[in-house]
Amino acid sequence: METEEIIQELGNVETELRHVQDQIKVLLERQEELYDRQSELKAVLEACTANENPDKDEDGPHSSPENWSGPFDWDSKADHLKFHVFGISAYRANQREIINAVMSGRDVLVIMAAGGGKSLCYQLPAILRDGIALVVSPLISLIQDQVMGLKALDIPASMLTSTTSKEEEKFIYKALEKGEGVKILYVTPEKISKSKRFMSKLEKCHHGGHLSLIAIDEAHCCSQWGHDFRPDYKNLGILKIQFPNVPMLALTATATQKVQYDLMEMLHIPKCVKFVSTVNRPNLFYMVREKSSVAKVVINEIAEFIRESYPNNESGIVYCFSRKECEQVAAELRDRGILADYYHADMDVNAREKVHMRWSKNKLQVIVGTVAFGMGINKPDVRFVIHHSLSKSMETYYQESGRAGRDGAASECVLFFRPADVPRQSSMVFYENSGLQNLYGIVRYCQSRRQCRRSAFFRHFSEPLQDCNGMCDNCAFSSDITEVDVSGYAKIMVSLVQDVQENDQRLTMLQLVDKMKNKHKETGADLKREAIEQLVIQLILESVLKEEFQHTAYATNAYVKLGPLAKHVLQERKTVKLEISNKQNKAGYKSAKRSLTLSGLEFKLDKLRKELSSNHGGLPHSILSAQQMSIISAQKPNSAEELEKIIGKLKTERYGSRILEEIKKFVDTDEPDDNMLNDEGSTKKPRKRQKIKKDFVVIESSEDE
Ligand SMILES: Nc1ncnc2c1ncn2[C@@H]1O[C@H](COP(=O)(O)OP(=O)(O)OP(=O)(O)O)[C@@H](O)[C@H]1O
Repeated sequence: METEEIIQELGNVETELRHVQDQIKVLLERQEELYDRQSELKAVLEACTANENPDKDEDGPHSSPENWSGPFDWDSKADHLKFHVFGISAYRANQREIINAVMSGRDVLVIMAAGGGKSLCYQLPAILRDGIALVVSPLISLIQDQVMGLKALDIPASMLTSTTSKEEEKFIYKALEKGEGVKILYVTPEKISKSKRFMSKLEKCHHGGHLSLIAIDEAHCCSQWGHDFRPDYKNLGILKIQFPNVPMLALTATATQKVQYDLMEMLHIPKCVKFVSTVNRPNLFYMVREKSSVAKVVINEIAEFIRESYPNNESGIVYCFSRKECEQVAAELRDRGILADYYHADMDVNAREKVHMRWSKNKLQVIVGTVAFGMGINKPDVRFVIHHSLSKSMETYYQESGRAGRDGAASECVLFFRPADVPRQSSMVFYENSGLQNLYGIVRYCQSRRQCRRSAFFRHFSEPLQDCNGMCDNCAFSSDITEVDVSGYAKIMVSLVQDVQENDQRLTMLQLVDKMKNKHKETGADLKREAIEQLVIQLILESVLKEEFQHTAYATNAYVKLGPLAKHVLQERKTVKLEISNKQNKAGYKSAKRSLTLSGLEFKLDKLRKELSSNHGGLPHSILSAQQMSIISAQKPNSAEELEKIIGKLKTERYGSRILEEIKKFVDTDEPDDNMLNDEGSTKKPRKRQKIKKDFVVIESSEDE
């Protein structure tokens, strides 16, 4: 064989090999997707079969075929505690069943949305059962809040963390030995994995029959597939091995099927009873806003949004990508008259704590934070969560945005999306397990201008679809979107990348956009810069292009290369479409916001009517706060306009005397629930309702002055 021939054949073989490798990559990605879907479908099928044959699969994993609603021996004691100690009149969805399963000695997996009431599920059985309950929680601040809350209810709770004094530690160790003095003990996961002394005391406690239950809060931290993996959580499996007969609860707000299987395996609770509540947060309005390439414009829009929609110092969070960006955005918001401060991991603990406290006490309207401002935020009345930059996955976005509206009142979640933010995130996450796949999930969410935002969450968490009720931008106003065939532009773009690649060069996304823009000048084509950026992302999402990463001494850079399906576009075997908005200007947004408000109000009114007709005077749980509901119900609105007026008034005259009269009327005429009877048979109002009355008195007297 001639050398030339060899070289030619080698070239051909290498080209074909590359082609095969590309195909393998596509197939592997598809295999991964299919595995995910397979496990989801298996779980759904299992749940369906369990529902159809409740007697089958008695103690099988992942389902709750038993009737956990009761009756059980402890019912009246539990009801008494619920009302007299926790001040709660009625259980929320799944709480009673979870408590009963734990009381029956079963391991339990609880998946319940933020603010759903997970704590009660282990705190109440902890008091009902003899001995001491161990609660593992990831953050000291979270633990401190919980212990403080329990002590306020006269429940003997303690914590053992790096901040615990020697004296307190001694007291706790004694309590563990004797099985008395403490009912609920909170520890960080590090205590389990690093303190032999603690583990031996716990062993003694168990040996004496005093370990009542084990609760693992934020259990998704166990799984590497979860959005917040913590290495120390990996070691918690030891607890079930050491104390197999002690019921264990694993609690989290979100876990995909994969994460659920993973954490059941890691915690050694394969036969656990699983309670999954919906991920739907009907009170949250989800919206994606086009992010300008000019930083000042973005800040102006955020500031305007806060000033216009939340002029009464209503609390909010702005999430940013980096620490530096947090500081800049906070300063810029302050310049625009908004009470904002920043929070990130570079600050010392005291400074962080100070900012958190000021915000919790409403002395600060907005916290501008990185993801470090995360778990442990218990503020119930956060009215808006704005993402200045993209989250790294659907799951993190669900968690971060979910910090809004824990009190059930209407709140907004706004994500500012710009395709150019994608490579910033991708170069951070590409080394994580499924990092890119997860990132592209949230990018798809942002890129879509038609699909209901809520349905994207349902799909992600493998939950049946529910009605959005117009509570996302795409459902409220997606009529100005047209789908455009951009296959021709896609072909030009792919050829540009191919040319560069053949010359052994590299292109960043922005360089590619510039090249495309220049090409446009030559050909007279008229795709706007924003649309070109959108096209690059679309091609990455469709595997026509792909991102590749290169490390330098200072950073990791993301480059755009040909993807497995590039040839299909070049050979015109693949159509590429873009959803293009006809109204990208501000006027468009303003009118959109108006229709958003109206559609939101129609929805609220409808929900309100339903709740009023089914609540018989009790405090309704609604997208509006209980207090707002009582005021509105007293005024009997009959149209969206009337409702709008009342809500408008609530904003301006929140503490006006007429509204106070309405609150008073509501509180005074309220009928006690049946289960509000105390031991002596007399009636007692639950704490919540008393609190409203107390607020009322305080406000009334201050108005009198
Ligand atoms: N059945 C109930 N009725 C009324 N209020 C309740 C009920 N259960 C819990 N709550 C209250 O709801 C609020 C949220 O509860 P909790 O902190 O347990 O939520 P969570 O599910 O742990 O949320 P997160 O995941 O955000 O921490 C608390 O103020 C709690 O007192």
